[in-house]
Amino acid sequence: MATSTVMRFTVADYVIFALLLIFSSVIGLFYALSGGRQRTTQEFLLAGRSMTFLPVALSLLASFQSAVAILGVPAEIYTFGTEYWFLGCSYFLGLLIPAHIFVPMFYRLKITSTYEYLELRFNKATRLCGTLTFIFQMVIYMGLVLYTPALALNAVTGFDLWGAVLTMGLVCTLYTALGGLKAVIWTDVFQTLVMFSGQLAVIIIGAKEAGGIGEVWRIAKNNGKISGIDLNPDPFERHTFWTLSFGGVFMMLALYGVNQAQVQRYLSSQTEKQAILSCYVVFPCQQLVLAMGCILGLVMFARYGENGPLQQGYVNASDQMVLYFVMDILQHYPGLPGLFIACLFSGALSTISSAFNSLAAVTMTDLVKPQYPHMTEARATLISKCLALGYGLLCLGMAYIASLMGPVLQAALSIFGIVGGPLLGIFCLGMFFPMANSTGAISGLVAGLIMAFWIGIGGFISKRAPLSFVNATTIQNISTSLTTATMTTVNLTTVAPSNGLTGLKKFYSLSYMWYSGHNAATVVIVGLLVSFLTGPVKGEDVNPSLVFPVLRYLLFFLPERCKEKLSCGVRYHPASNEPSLQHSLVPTKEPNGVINNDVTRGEEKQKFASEPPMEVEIRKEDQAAEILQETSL
Ligand SMILES: CC(C)(CO)[C@@H](O)C(=O)NCCC(=O)O
Ligand code: NA
Repeated sequence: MATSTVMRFTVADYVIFALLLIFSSVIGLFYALSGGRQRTTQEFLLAGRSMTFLPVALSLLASFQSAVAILGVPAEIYTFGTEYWFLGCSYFLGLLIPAHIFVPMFYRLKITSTYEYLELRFNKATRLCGTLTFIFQMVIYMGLVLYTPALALNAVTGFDLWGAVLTMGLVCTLYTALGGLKAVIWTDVFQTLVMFSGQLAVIIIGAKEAGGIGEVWRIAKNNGKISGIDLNPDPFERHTFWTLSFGGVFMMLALYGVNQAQVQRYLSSQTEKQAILSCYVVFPCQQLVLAMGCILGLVMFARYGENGPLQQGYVNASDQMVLYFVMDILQHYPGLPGLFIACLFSGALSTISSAFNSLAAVTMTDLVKPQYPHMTEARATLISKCLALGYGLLCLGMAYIASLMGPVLQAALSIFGIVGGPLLGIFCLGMFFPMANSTGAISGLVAGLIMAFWIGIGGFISKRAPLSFVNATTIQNISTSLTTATMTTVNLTTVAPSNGLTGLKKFYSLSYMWYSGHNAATVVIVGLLVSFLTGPVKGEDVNPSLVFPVLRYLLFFLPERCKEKLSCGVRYHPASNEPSLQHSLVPTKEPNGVINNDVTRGEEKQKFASEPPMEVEIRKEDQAAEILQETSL
């Protein structure tokens, strides 16, 4: 089969594809003209805090599920077998912890940007560092998300590369800037459904052509593509059960716990319950999406075996294989190739729109408003819209850089770990360690980022270098001669690290699935060390609504007196095991969303300092009196 004859679009394909773009824009227009007409930042950035769990859940799912995963997961399974599927295990803790720790914390603070938390807990400078790191992360990621489907489309169908990038960038900028978060969430819902149907269509037809899903599984099994559980605890192994299911938890926390795009969706929920529920609903959806990606990989293997389109030279990167496969099997089904292209674009659009809106949110609340606190609401909203537009143009430029990043799935997950990991670390430092101070937080973040880029770039270079300069047979020759050499000299080296690397090389070979955990841990450790050296914060000076008592929570069965000791002096609500944040002091906010920091923080601190310890006893005895006391403040 020659490439040129297979890859033709029919009118039906173009129509379906155009419908996606038109429908998305219509949703944007609808929310620009209905409801509050996007005239306040509360509506533009937080959908008026009026959403229910179902659209929020589908939107959460869509935020980090783009064409990168749709093309990358099947390619990964096709090449390396089903090991990657164990990532699904990480979704348990990776969604339960956000649902019960991060969501309640952020929701009760009534903030707009997660980085407001960093200012409440530490100081302005910490908030600024967090914001800038986040912007950096999302801008590189967006480049990758925009470029991946455009490149695949270009390579397989000859579709104009920059035409595709521009179409996506512009349509998305349009509906995001017009319709605000409501439009983003509802287009996400629609686009998620398109993603499901596109992949499902390919799986059904692909499996049918291969002789049924049982046959697909049999072929994969006979060729050793169905991996068992690899229980090797070595964190330097790229994929094992542990790297995926535990390393993956930290990646999920960085995304679902503290990433602004997701937190903004929790905050847009009507109630805290709805926000938590959306986390639960996203779990089965996430499993389904992962399963579909993996099965698609197996279906593809059933058709080509080891001699795939990449090996035959029809495409030149593994990420283009899926699209080649789709065009190959769907050629007799007019409209279905178009549905799959729509599916890829849906993945990209839903991710980029979330990124635009979250970037507009942090830039507005963290960078612009603190400088111009008396800005009118109309002006602030106009600037938010311009920001969404500006980021749209910026990410078009970033798409070029993405062309240098190699296999896209691993590149995306590495970005989550390299930049998202340190951000997760600074939030954990603030929430779980009451003694951490702002000097510690900033030094920790800087140390974490240095560590992240060192290991990330080191890993990238040391992995790529031999592959691009030496061909495969030379490597094989070298490695066989090396093995014989080592075997004849020192027998002990057989127990050496898995891939025989030492020193820095070994360090660089850390599995990318551990990047989030490793970098977050660096931030916490350095943060704590520096905090202890520069004067740790006293427990009673910390606002209990800003810290989470992990030890009290885990050791709930201990008597109250022991738990008090574990609290590091923080005055949590003593009457319940699950510390209630409701009655603690939440900073007041002006209607336009700016926190009234200077005044409120001063007062809070004073109140906590002057509160006599006896009051704790009073609270326990008389809940009603306590509520009265606090509401009268
Ligand atoms: C991030 C997870 C693991 C979970 O949401 C998955 O959606 C994924 O593999 N995303 C890859 C990046 C992307 O698709 O843009
Ligand atoms: Na998406």
